Amino acid sequence: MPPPLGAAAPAPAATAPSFIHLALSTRRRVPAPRAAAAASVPASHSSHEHDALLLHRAADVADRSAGLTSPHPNFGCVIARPKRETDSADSLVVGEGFLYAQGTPCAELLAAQEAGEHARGATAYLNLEPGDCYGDSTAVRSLVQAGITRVVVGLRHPLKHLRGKAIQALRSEGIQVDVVGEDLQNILFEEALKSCLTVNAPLLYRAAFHVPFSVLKYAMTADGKIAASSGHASWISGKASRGRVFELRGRSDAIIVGGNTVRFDDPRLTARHIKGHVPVRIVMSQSLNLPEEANLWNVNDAYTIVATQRGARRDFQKKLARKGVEVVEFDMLNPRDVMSYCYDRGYLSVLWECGGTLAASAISASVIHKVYVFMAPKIIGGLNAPTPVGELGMSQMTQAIDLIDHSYEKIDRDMLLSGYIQPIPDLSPVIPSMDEIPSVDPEVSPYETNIISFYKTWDTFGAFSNFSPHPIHMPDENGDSFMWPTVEHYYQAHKFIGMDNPEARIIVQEIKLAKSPEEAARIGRTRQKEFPELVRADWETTKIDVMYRAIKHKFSTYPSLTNMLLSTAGSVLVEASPHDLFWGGGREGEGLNYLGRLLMQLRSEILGTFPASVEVGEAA
Ligand SMILES: NC(=O)C1=CN([C@@H]2O[C@H](COP(=O)(O)OP(=O)(O)OC[C@H]3O[C@@H](n4cnc5c(N)ncnc54)[C@H](OP(=O)(O)O)[C@@H]3O)[C@@H](O)[C@H]2O)C=CC1
Ligand SMILES: Nc1c(N[C@@H]2O[C@H](COP(=O)(O)O)[C@@H](O)[C@H]2O)[nH]c(=O)[nH]c1=O
Repeated sequence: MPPPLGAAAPAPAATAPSFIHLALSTRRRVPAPRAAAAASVPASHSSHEHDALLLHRAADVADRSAGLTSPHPNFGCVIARPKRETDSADSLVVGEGFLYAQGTPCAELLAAQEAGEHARGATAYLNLEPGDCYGDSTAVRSLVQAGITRVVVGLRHPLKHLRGKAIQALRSEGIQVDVVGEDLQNILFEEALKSCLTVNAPLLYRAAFHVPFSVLKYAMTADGKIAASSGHASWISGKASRGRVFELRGRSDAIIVGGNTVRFDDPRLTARHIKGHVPVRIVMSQSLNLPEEANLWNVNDAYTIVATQRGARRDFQKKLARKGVEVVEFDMLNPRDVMSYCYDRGYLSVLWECGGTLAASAISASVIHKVYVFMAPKIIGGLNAPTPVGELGMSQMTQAIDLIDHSYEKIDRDMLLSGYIQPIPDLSPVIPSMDEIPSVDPEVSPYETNIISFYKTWDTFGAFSNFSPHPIHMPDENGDSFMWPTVEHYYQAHKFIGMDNPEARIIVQEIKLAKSPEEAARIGRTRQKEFPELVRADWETTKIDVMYRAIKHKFSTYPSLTNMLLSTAGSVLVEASPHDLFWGGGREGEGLNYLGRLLMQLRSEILGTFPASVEVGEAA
């Protein structure tokens, strides 16, 4: 049985004009075709209260997966049976679940399994409309099959090609669907809606502004310094606060620092006390005047990218590349361009742990959305001691940036102040009517005509990605049929299959058991780097065949995918990975795009215009 309905996350102690309040009052009511809704009676105050509490709980449940695997939206589902007069809110919950990662059982299925027979006639609370994309309707099916009669949705899916689909599917099954702000409009939903927005803030920013959600975090003394005049900064905040920083890192896709921070602190920037997700480390340095040896160059801890000015110290760039550090050149290194690069790379959230110079530059470029300030009860003084934010060009206090929806928390001896610089976008005012939702059709593709890009699984053509949640039955290392959760699992494992070595076999097991394609990729790539001797000798020459076998199997298993592939006939398919120059197309088209080529080859093969045995390299 799930734990009792605990106290909701503490409300902010003081609240500036709340974006949530704004959201509830400005949301547009969407006239949507309704099946069962007509039977609903006007909701009472107490039923609103219950709905709000349980929806809040769904958002809290969704938060359990934050950062475990990235990037994916956080979905939570709470199933509660109908309330009787004497029931307390605690006793209503019969099942709950959250999505661990794309490709793992969805929140709705887990909650329905936990609820069992109690789900009949019950209400399901979802913080976010399920992303029932490319024919995978497990979430909707689970609720329908469980006998759920009402669904309360906190937010519609923010991605346009998914928005409204699952809601429509549920309604067409006769289930009453109440969406907060549309069907449920009451101030009692304010806190619940806020938690739904917060738990997926990175996704909402990404969808609305095409940038990753950026958080600036710093630790300062009570006199507002982030280091002594000497530049020494370890440590300002206490152990408990630094533990919270590890948590923040674990929820982020990337951590950014500037060149000075590397020179002064030699940081590691790992989420070392948190199991699971390992963020990428990014150094922004114009001069590239960085140390030869640094903790960040140890890429076994975590992947490192150095973003620099085009042409800067090419000799040093090569040295970094030899250590496995990726160097990315920019025509004009600045926070905005680095953020669009991160967006292209599919990052949802970025943590800025830089000093005041870069922080000021990032705030001025309007890329920072939220700040976390750890304030320690210490005074260091020093006229030249660095402060958290450098020059912003403001001369009047009236120009100061107001933090909205801010909150305070005591962490041992320190105080944590957090607040938003830019409000979380609420996308509901732009909800399209049902007939505005695009179907999968290259004509409505947001991409350039004749080129269809795909990369992240949530893209319109995201099902072409090897990370898409389409399990394939194929032989394993013993020749036995095995259900590989994704093509990525199959591909990564095959780096080590066929090696007569117990350690290689252990790695294959690890990859087979990986809970998500992200995990499988992480294990495969790091083990390949750490133990090159365990990788099969013919890997470079066989990897294309391995990949082709797997994608061919995937498309033949799922007819909806084949239809989607055929619908792209005449278009060039490009895996828009900005960093994988073998499988992807690269940032500026410099990549070999082998995944795109294989898909085009498969498409031709299905259409009968391409013989099955021709070399892939000749296909594109
Ligand atoms: N207490 C805390 O939370 C923290 C404290 N610190 C402390 O702060 C001090 C360093 O602060 P600071 O000098 O501000 O360092 P930063 O390293 O954060 O930022 C400055 C550096 O960022 C690089 N950079 C790249 N692009 C830009 C851009 N567009 N705008 C600005 N900078 C850019 C440059 O590196 P390059 O010169 O290589 O070209 C520049 O020197 C250290 O003493 C460190 O210990 C640092 C982080 C957090
Ligand atoms: N000094 C200071 C912080 N400094 C930040 O942490 C980085 C060091 O991270 P790591 O090497 O992984 O431990 C450092 O470069 C800077 O970005 N952070 C804090 O929470 N509290 C502190 O007092």
